[in-house]
Amino acid sequence: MNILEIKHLCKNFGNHSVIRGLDLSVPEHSVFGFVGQNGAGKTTTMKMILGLLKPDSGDIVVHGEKVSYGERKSNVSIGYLPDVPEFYGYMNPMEYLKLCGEIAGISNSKIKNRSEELISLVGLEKVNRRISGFSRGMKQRLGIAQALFNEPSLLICDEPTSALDPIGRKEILDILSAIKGKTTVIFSTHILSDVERICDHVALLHDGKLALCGTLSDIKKKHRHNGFVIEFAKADDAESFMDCEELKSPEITAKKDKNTITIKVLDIKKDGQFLIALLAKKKITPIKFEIMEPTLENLFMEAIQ
Ligand SMILES: Nc1ncnc2c1ncn2[C@@H]1O[C@H](COP(=O)(O)OP(=O)(O)OP(=O)(O)O)[C@@H](O)[C@H]1O
Repeated sequence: MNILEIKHLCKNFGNHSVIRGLDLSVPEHSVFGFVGQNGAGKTTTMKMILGLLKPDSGDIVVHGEKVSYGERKSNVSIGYLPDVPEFYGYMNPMEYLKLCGEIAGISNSKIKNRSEELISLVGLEKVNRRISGFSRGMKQRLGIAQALFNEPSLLICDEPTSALDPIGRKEILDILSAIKGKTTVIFSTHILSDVERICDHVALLHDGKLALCGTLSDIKKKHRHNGFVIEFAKADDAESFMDCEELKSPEITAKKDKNTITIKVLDIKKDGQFLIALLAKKKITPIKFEIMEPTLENLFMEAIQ
């Protein structure tokens, strides 16, 4: 089942057309990476999903509920972490979550249980100081706890890791991975390695539409180049293999970089067998022989060119 369905969404700011017929489906319990260049319209899309910005046309349905601008009905199932979450700095994390629970009309006993559970999930249980003294990473973690307070079925995070160091990023990514059994997670980011680390689905927003969308593994499989990466223990072995007359064929393009040779071929099966047989014939044993995997970065560069 899809927790979010967007159909033919359009949004202009004056005569600047930002979203131009966006179609997007997000399956339940996925960790969905929403990627795009600066100004691609990621935040604009997220605000329309939240009903905080009015689309010019198109439909958005969250958990079966049609989103209407300014209405709260579809938001009860969404938790939102903005790119720069704001807090009352004089409060400590438990006081802040208590305030959030009270505003949401939750009973005191439930507020206490839920706060303790969430503070522990985001690793702030031993922190009893004011939020004003928090690092950016700690604020993001508290922001996630707040966004999860109402047990949303969809959590939307706007660039949750962008301003963080590698340790802070890892902490946030670990939390987002840990909750995926209970909550679908959509997060926007520029950091493609974060997408590769925790996302099972990814969408690339470009020119107001999706330039690429699907499961990470399907996208990589579909765009896999016909080629091999062969790594040798010694540069001499790479050199000898590169010099083989048999490689000088119009069907094969070989490139050497230190101990590694990348070889593009026409027929992955036939040419793969040929290369393995050639290695055996030359009595050269590689330490790695694998099909070339495209990186997300390469795929995205290709898609937006
Ligand atoms: N309220 C607004 N009025 C006019 N233009 C706007 C408004 N909000 C956003 N824009 C423009 O719409 C475009 C998309 O902005 P948006 O913030 O959605 O992009 P983004 O993909 O989230 O970018 P970034 O990764 O830099 O945060 C930008 O050109 C931005 O200047």
